[in-house]
Amino acid sequence: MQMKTIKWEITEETARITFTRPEKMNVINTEFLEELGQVLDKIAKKEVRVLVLTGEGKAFCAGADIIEMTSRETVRQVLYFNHMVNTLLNRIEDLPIPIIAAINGHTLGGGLELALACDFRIAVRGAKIGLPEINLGVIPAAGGTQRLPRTIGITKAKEMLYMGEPISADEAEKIGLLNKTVLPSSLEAETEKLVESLLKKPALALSMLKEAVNQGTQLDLRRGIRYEGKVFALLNDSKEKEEGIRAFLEKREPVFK
Ligand SMILES: C/C=C/C(=O)SCCNC(=O)CCNC(=O)[C@H](O)C(C)(C)COP(=O)(O)OP(=O)(O)OC[C@H]1O[C@@H](n2cnc3c(N)ncnc32)[C@H](O)[C@@H]1OP(=O)(O)O
Repeated sequence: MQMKTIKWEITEETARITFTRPEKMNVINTEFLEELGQVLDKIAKKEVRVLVLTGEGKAFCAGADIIEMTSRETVRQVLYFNHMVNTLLNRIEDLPIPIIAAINGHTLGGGLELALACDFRIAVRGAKIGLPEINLGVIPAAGGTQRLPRTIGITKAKEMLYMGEPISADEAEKIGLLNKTVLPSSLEAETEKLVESLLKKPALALSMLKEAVNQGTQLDLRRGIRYEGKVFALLNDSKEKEEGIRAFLEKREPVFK
């Protein structure tokens, strides 16, 4: 289905959202956020098990629309927009399914913050990856100062944030910001391969795993381990555990429905 800033497709088990303003580097504006939120509502109502986010053109997403940014004159207008962006990115981070950012090109500012809210990041070689906000006299405001250090460590995060210099996809993979870099011609196939692998995993256990890891980044070690234990216990009488154990004993691959 084509909307003004994105198009989306939901099949039996997967959903795919494509940002469709390549001429504007798929920048984040109010309309984009509203449409993304509408599609997340649709996905939440289905038994979708994997979501792929990708873009058309040379950029996955070049960040917040700088032109629209200049129209936000009062602190309140900025606070409202930040609330809108972060509500959406937190929804993505909390969606109880694996989300893949299939990074088709430059991923800067809010675009990288969007990708950081996803579970996997596969990028094409040649993509510029960074948080250049400091060079605009501002700082990231969609989680970049929080998720980036938690993802790659404070040392490289401060370097990326303070210098505002984009890095290459290869460098981003090296520092653990990306799962993989691929040739542009392979992005689709590599993404589908990851989707297929994830669809073979137990959906409930994957959701619980995401929940435990995400909550763990916000808890101290002991509370995180306690949280993990409770999530583990919830799976104890699941059909997925039954199948997993039975498949092991019968020396065969498990089939998680
Ligand atoms: C809380 C969050 C804050 C933020 O995210 S702040 C924004 C952070 N993002 C950036 O600073 C990235 C800015 N954009 C760029 O650096 C470059 O673009 C690219 C590297 C992405 C691509 O460069 P190239 O291939 O030379 O294309 P081009 O001529 O710069 O851009 C094509 C058209 O796209 C518009 N555009 C690009 N990025 C943005 C943006 N972030 N906000 C608004 N417009 C943008 C340009 O202006 C231009 O438009 P026209 O063709 O009309 O001249």
